[in-house]
Amino acid sequence: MPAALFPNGGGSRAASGESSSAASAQPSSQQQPAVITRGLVRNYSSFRSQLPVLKGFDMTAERGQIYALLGPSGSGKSTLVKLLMGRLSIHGGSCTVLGATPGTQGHPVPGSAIGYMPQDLALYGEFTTMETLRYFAMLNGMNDKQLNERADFLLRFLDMVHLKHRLVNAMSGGQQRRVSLAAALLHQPKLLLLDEPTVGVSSVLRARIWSHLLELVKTTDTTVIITTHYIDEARQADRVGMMGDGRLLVEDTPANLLRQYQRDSLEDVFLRVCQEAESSEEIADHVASLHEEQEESIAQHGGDPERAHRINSNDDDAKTPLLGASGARSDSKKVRSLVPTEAQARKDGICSRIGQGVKEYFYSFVRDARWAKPRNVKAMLWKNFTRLRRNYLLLLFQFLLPAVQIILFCTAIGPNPEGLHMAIVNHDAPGGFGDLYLSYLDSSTITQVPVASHDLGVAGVRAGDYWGVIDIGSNFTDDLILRFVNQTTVTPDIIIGSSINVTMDMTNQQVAIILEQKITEAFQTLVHTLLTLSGLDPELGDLPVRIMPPIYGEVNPRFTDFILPAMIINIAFAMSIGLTAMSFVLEKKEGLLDRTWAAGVSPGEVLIGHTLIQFCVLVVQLGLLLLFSLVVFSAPMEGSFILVLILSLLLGLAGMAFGLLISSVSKDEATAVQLALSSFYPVLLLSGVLWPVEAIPTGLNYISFILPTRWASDAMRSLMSRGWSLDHVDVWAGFVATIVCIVVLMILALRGISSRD
Ligand SMILES: Nc1ncnc2c1ncn2[C@@H]1O[C@H](COP(=O)(O)OP(=O)(O)OP(=O)(O)O)[C@@H](O)[C@H]1O
Repeated sequence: MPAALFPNGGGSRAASGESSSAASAQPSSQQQPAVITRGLVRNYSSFRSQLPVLKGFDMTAERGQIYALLGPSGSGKSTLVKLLMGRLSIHGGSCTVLGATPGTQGHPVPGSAIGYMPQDLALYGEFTTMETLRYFAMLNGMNDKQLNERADFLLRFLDMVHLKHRLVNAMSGGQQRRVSLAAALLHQPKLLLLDEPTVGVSSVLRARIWSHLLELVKTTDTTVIITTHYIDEARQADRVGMMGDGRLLVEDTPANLLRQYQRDSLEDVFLRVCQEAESSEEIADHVASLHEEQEESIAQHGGDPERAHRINSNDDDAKTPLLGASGARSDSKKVRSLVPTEAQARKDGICSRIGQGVKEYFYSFVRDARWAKPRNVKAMLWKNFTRLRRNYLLLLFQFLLPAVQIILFCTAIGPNPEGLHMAIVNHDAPGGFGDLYLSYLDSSTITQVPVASHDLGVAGVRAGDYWGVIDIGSNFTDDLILRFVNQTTVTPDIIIGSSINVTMDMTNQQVAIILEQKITEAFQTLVHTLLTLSGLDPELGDLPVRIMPPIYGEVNPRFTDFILPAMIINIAFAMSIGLTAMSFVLEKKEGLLDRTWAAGVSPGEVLIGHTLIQFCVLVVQLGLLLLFSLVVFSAPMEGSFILVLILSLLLGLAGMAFGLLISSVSKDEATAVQLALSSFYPVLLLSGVLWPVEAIPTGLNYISFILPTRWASDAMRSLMSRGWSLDHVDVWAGFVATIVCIVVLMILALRGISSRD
């Protein structure tokens, strides 16, 4: 096994925890290497299991040098780079970057001390090259003069002067990578983390990039850590680290590696190192299995190691040659000790993971709770505004969508249906009360179709031609007079003869209710006329129940008046989810957020950036929504318009917070769309928008209880229809529930977006 394997004896030091205390002992020493990791461990969680990616990684990158990191695909290079810039949390060991652990309070990592070029493109496609540079210049506190000077140099150096004002989306892959590199080099950081910067660029440009990096480390104390698939280009680096299976296998100068392994190319050295690592892994596995067998044997022999050893000595002898020299055994044990055994993993188990999760949760709050930096917020606002401006058609659509929804709603829902066909069978004498009754039927709602007989009418209903049949008997006029005027002679036959028989298709509840209402109203009018003509008091024909003038609302309330206030709330909430649900899904997926974190922007600043810009969109949306509701569709407005406006804005904010939460937990657009859409109907149906909440069964009522839209809908109805104010519980409860909801959702969204796992 070569001496360079497991450099610095990192495994054992990490295990003892020495390195982390050493790192924190001299955090600001200029002599200290730029990057030191000792026993660095990082896992990814997948369903019910942990994927160990870094299993005790030790590296040392000196200041002012280029350190090339080589490793097969999936060996954890990008993971390491993200750990170095503080994007991922460390699960074990230590990591010191420019004198302190990344993410330590006050440490400029992540921040302007590093320049990060991710493996993915991670650029805003709707920005030009210059706008991209301006964004990163703002994040790094550069003024216009500094930006222009650096931009001029980088554009010339990367041969992109002609691309200065071209949109990134309109560039080739190689051109886009050059923009990405320029963004990382722009602010001349102390540490450059370049994740495969030369992929997809021409060999000429690759040579220029390397010569620039060499020049950079020669003339400044910049440290460059570069991962690459082109192994032989790493020859130009000051130091090369080769990694495999989550560990650094070897680390030295290219010349020393070539000499030590007696190879002509780093590619051959890499192959050799990997082969050795594989065989050492086999030995390590073998030692581990022996160790487990021994422990089992000791357990079987009553915990007496001597006895177990004596009994197993023959087997041991057979196995010993495989172990090789004692040094190899101890090295193998070192290797093994870095990998958590299954038993350890089980022991660490669910409890410690929950404990770690809770601890991390509170740490992340402390970490993210710092005051927002105006410069970062300004950069976020500028970035979001520029993106919005570029997608002006989408913006126009967003402005108009809520207004269009309320127009559709008020036009299509609430008004009475028109032209409902009814079959009319009138056997009464011509010019009698039968004709008079039919003339009282609301002609806009009911279209009368005379038919010869009841059977023909029923056949038409069965065929779907009519909603019902109205039958008027041959003695209708005479019997009606007897029934209402000469009441002393009324018999059952007269009751039947003076009645109008209606046979209906009741499959559409709303249609049936309206037809019944219109048919009854017409009869009521007929009776009034009859009594008046007979010199009697028309009220004799009324039910002895008198509906007095209402305290709130109209005598004949419109369905629209009931539903409109709650609909405004619901549209404000639902539309705002759409404003933010996609906010950073794409940014996350395409690595754009990683770049933002690397520049030292906090999750809170990202949230503020999105919330403020989308709030401006929301104000326009709500302005149009209220304008159409109040002016065009005459929604009731008995209370304070200011309170209505504030409540709508708060609901919009709650929707935006919910959208931000969706955005923060969604890995891709499909998930975000699914979550946003699937929340729409439960919120609509359980908030009492379409139907009174009193009708919701007990179990569902608990869910309805936690929806801010339920309380806000009540408050809005009370404000708009009853004219109540904040001194009424129904109103203030709506405001309080909405504010609580905004705070809770924002905290959850902040947590979701700041997750470093
Ligand atoms: N967010 C994640 N969740 C789960 N597993 C992940 C995640 N990111 C990376 N991995 C896994 O971790 C391992 C290391 O990934 P990483 O991207 O660090 O490798 P790499 O060396 O940079 O690979 P390449 O050279 O192909 O880019 C891979 O097996 C990968 O599938």
